[in-house]
Amino acid sequence: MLELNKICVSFRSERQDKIFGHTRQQVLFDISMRVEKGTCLGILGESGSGKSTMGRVLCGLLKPDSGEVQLDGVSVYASRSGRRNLQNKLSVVFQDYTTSANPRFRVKDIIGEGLMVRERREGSRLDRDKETASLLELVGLPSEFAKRFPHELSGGQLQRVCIARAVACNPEIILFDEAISSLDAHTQVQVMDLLRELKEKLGLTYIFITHDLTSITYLCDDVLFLYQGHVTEYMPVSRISQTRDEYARRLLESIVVFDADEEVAV
Ligand SMILES: Nc1ncnc2c1ncn2[C@@H]1O[C@H](COP(=O)(O)OP(=O)(O)OP(=O)(O)O)[C@@H](O)[C@H]1O
Repeated sequence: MLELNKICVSFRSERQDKIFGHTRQQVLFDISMRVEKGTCLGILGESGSGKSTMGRVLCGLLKPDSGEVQLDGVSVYASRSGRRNLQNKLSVVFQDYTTSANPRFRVKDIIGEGLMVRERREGSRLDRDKETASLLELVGLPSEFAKRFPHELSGGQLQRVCIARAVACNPEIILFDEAISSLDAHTQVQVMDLLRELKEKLGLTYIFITHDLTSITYLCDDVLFLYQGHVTEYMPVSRISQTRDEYARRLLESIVVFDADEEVAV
């Protein structure tokens, strides 16, 4: 289980109106949440609400000003071993698949990055060609793609390769930061179907950061609404239509029609 407890994050402000010291802009305020094993948590918010900052805290890249991140009862930021524990169990898939995949690498080398992490952790060499072929098959791509460069793939195919790289190191948790946002609607659905299938097959836990409510209702068990660095709603997706939070309702109303009884079918 991955847990955030009263996380606060601030950044140094650009407007320096003090000669000594500096002002800070707080972007996350007392964020608490937990992701149970085998579930998918969606983090939803508009641009600048603090989603990616929260993602960076969750994956061990940004130490919060205060509060605690715990993975299976071990504090992530209290010690080096806490961070290593998280790195061993968590993979990340970013939005920008074009820059997160090295353009000079072939697909087998991109997936090889994930396999290398696993080799280092397990202390043994893997049959890289065999592993790459089975990972490509897992994400619905032909094994011949192993020799291709990123520019020889479509956006959806390249994002599948990035998903294969994330899965290659045998993670327990995958964090997706706007991972499907730059794909067209049809490809988004195909990739979401793939993610659902992988989650079942490999028993994975997902954290899915997005500004798109539709993908949350398609994939997630729970949803957390973030507005200007505050959690305004945190509930099971199955009860999303009952939210009383103004921001959540505004987002909901933008994709579904409420009837007189305020019941919605999402
Ligand atoms: N390294 C940083 N230094 C200073 N300010 C930062 C830094 N990273 C983020 N911020 C600020 O924190 C706030 C939240 O940014 P964040 O990237 O977390 O939002 P977001 O919800 O992910 O937005 P988007 O959907 O546009 O990516 C913004 O006001 C941003 O300018």
